[in-house]
Amino acid sequence: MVMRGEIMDRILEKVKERSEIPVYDKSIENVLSAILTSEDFWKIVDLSEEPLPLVADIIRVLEEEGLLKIEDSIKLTEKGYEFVKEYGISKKMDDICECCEGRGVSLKNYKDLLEKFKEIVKNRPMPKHEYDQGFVTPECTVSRIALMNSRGDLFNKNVLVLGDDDLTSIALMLSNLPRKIVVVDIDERLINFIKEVAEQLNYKNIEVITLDLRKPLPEKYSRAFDTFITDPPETVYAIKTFIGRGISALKGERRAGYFGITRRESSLDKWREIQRTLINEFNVVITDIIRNFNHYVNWGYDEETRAWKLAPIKKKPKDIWYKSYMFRIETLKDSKGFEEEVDIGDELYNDAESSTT
Ligand SMILES: NCCCCN(CCCN)CCCN
Repeated sequence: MVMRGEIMDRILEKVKERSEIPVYDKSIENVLSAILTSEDFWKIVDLSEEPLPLVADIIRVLEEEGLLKIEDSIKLTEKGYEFVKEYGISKKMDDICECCEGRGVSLKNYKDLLEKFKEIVKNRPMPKHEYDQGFVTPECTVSRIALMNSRGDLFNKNVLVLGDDDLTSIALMLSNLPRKIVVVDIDERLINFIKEVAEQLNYKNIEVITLDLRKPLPEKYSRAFDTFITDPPETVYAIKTFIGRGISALKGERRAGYFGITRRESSLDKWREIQRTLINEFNVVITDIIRNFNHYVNWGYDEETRAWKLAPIKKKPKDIWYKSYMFRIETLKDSKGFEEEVDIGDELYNDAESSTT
């Protein structure tokens, strides 16, 4: 009887020496379960739902322990198969609904919007590493409209988009649902692109402004919106500045906010911190957390990222591997946002768990 507990303990010890990200036996199980399903590093990260840097460290330790080998793919050895059998780990089964891709919204009433959106964004600005950009698929952007509309958060509402490389504001214009749209982004290319589209669509009820969210929003946007949507980097600072600004822009009680949080760049320990900030500091309630709602098109600057340095095999991802969960929050009595200026540099984008920023 292989002393499976002993091997697991040794693996955990070695990973703890390497990584500052919290690691649990479940983390090791998740990675092994993913390897039983895929030999591709990016797919293993996707299936494991552990932060990328931790997955890379776990794979290195499993290789040192002789449980897997890394050649042009990542494969378990005889010893590895023995261990997963002893330990009782099965292959990862991720049965996502073919119809809605797991989002829970149908696009049947948004087909026309989706086609128009795809046409308009054909020559969109490409993702810029400098701003941690990475846009979601058109199906996802339009699913956001269906989701927000289903919650009564769009029709005749003032909608704020904080950062918009996803071009959610364009889908909002095409939907003709909001009363008014305000889009802020740091990237002039996006600002100009969205302005041009508003011109083409002869859409009047939109304001598009360049802003760095490290600074508070202009006074005129304080408590002026019914709904905000943002897709922030996932450092504690970014959560405060992007989501905190959004909440401070909401008119009052029972207004909604939407944002994406990944498992790629946030451990569950960080998830707990984020949820503490939402509940205890911002005093809002979380109404929805939809797993892998947001699918990000591969952004093209892979080789410049920490993820690339950590990847055991230097092969660019083929399929979509980077996804985030969609959070929806609502304000209640005594909810409050974040209005201070933050004087930080790239700590807005980088922490121990981030790797694609
Ligand atoms: N660095 C490439 C992936 C960035 C994803 N983050 C920005 C997305 C903007 N659409 C968001 C991660 C989820 N909060």
